[in-house]
This record gives sequence, structure tokens and C-alpha cells, in this order.
Amino acid sequence: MRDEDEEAQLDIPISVLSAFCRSISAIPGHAGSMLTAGLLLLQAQVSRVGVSPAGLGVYRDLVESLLRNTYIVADLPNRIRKLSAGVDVYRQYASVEPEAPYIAEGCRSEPSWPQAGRVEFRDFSLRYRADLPPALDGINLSIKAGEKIGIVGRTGAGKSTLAKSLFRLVHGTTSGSVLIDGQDISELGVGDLRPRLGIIPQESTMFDGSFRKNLDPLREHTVEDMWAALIKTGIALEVAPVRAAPGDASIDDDDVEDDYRRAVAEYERRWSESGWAMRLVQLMLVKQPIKKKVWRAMTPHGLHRTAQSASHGFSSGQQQLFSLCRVLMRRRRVIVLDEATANVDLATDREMQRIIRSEFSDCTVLTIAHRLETIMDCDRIVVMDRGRIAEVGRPQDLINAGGHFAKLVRANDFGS
Ligand SMILES: Nc1ncnc2c1ncn2[C@@H]1O[C@H](COP(=O)(O)OP(=O)(O)OP(=O)(O)O)[C@@H](O)[C@H]1O
Repeated sequence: MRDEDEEAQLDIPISVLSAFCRSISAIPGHAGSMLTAGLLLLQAQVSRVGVSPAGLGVYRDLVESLLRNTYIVADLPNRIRKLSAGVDVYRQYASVEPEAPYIAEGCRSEPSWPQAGRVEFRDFSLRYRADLPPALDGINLSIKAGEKIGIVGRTGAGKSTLAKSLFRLVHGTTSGSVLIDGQDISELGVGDLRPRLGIIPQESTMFDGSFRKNLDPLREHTVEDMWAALIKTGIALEVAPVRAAPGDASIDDDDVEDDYRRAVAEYERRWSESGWAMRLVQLMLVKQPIKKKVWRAMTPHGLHRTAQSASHGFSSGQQQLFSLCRVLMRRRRVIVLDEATANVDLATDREMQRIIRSEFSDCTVLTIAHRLETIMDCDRIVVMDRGRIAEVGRPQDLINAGGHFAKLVRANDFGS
């Protein structure tokens, strides 16, 4: 039975204990549950000896605190499972062989590199593994700045390996060299190489997030650049401006905020760089349009819509057009199209080729294509066969010569 003296010892000021319990229950996550568990032990200890009526308030707070944190305890197995999945992924990544350094301190490319876009393969060979035959075998190819090259060949001939070698995207043993504007690309870090070239791969990747993030993941371009690219590729209407209510789940609020901050910063920059006369002119003439621009940036528009919700209605062809937009905005001198139009219909293929010809007329473009029509107006065709260059020449000359290319054309039932 309980002892009157023990009961008296527990009669602590109730307000102090209540405040203590409330502050503990406000602690998020495991810390809160652990403290609650500690308090429960205390409670168990207390209930062994009993409490005065005033102590009941403390118990009530303890139980409330427990209930608030119970879900965390109940969710623990789930959390542990997620955590161990994360550890597995981490282990996998940790065991991946590191690729070339991102930046090679001894050899940096100029920010404007490559300026001309000359590409040269010098006796270049590549083996994926020592026990496999070479995927590229003694490639010698000189591509002039601005030249349009079509790369064809049967499956497994080495076309993609050739294109990926420009980005140093293939792991294996190499010999010989690849030069862009005279720079041996093996001397550069991949961070000074890959972002300087443009590529449209066979399948476009759409990330979760807004169209804006999809078009410009590295935040290098303005909203105006993005709309210009969307208009050129004819998909601006798919991303058409929307008027969204605040808190609309399909709108990326971070992007809206970011655009707003950029617009304000641009306004402040222009203002601070102006002398008094220019400020006067701005106040009278320019400030209004800038204010409007800032105001527009505050209103969510189509680019802020999440691609996740939008991608349901996007065909693979439209997704390729998004890839084309990315390349249009980056404006690189060397562009690779690796079966970029393989999954689009003929009309979209023709439209993409038309845009590429007109927008990249002064760039070096390497186009890998199974559909021969895609590359028939290239300056030269490179025919690959079992890792080697079987033929190089102008399309019509190769057809007249009656060699590999002529056979491919006949097999495609395609007349020039
Ligand atoms: N990661 C890899 N590991 C080992 N061998 C590979 C790898 N990737 C490609 N290969 C081999 O290298 C050779 C060239 O492949 P590549 O993908 O460059 O050919 P391709 O001409 O682009 O073919 P396709 O038209 O089918 O895309 C093939 O024999 C292929 O099996």
C-alpha cells in the first residue's frame, strides 16, 4: 500500500511540470519520442508509488505527449527500411569506378571553347573490356568546323561509341586521340568538356519538376530564352501560359519565387548602374516596363507548371522537342544527335532537321541515324562497320560508288 510520505515527495508545482512536458512534446522526430519514452519510465516509476490529485495534470500531459509521438515510433520499421535502402544505393555508388576528374587543374579550357568546332579522331581505338573485340578500331576522321556529318552503319557498328567518345562517356581502354579545336579532350576534366558540347540523345529525359527546371536544370537561361526556344520548336503552346491560383499543386512555387527574385535583381542592377540622367529617363520611360516585368514574374505561368503532371500528355516526339530546346538555348559549336529522331514520326523528324539546319548552320553537327532520309543532306556520310570507318564521302558520291552506303540505301528501299 502507498505511503503518505512518498506521495508528498511527488507533489511538484504542476505548472512547472506541465510546461516541461509541453516543450518536450514539441521536439520533432526521434528526440521527442526518446524523451517521451524517458518520461514514461518516470511515469511508471511514479505510478508504483502513487500521486497526489495535483499530479494527475502531469500524467495527462505525459499521455498527450506520448500520443503525439506514437506515430513516429509506429513508423520506425518503415523508416529503418527506407534508410537501409539508401545505404544499399550508397554502397552501390561507392563501388562505382570513379570516372575522369571533373576538373583537371593543369589543363582548363577557355569558357568560349570550342570556338570553331573542328573535330579530329587520330588513330582512335576503344575496347570496352580486354576480352572483347575493339568497339572502335583505328578511327581516323577529320571534321571541319561547321560541317554536317551523318553517321550510319548496321547495329553494333560503333556509331554510338564514336559519339560518346567525344563526351568521354565510355569506359574502357583507349589508344590514339580525339581533338576538338586542336585540344586533346583526354587532357580535360569532364566538367570542362561535356557542358561545352550539345547532345540530343535517343530518348529525352523529363525530370520531376517544372518545365523551367526541365529546360534549364542549371539555371543558365532567362525565361525569355526559354520561350524563344519553345516558340522555335513549335511547342510553346503545349506549355502555354496558365493562370494558377496560389498553392496550385501543379505550380512550382520555388521557380515562381526565383523568377521574381531574378527580375527584381535585374531591375536593381540596371538602376544602380545608371547615372542620374539615365535614372531620370528610366523613371519616365523604362521603369514602367521593368515594373511590369517584375509583376509578370510574380504571376505563375506555363513554365512553372510541373512537367510531372504535364508529361502524361507528352509524346516521345514532344519530349525530343524539349531536348532540342535545351540544345537551342545552350548554343554549342559541336552538336551530336544520337538517333535523336528515331522515336518520332517522319513529319516531326523533318521539322527537327529543318530547325537544326537553320539554327545550327554554323555549328558542327554529327547525326547518327538509322532513317537515311535524315542524313541525306549532310555534307558527308561516315559509314561504320564493325568498329571501323568503311566509307566517307558525300551522299551522292557514295551512292554512285555502289559500296556500303549504296547497299544501305537499297536495303532501306530509299531512293536519293
Ligand atoms: N557498355 C558496353 N560494354 C561492352 N560492350 C559494349 C558496350 N556498349 C557497346 N558495346 C559493344 O560495342 C560495339 C559497338 O556498339 P555501339 O552501341 O557503339 O553500336 P551502334 O552502331 O551504335 O549500334 P546501334 O545502332 O544498335 O545503336 C557493339 O559490339 C556493342 O555490343
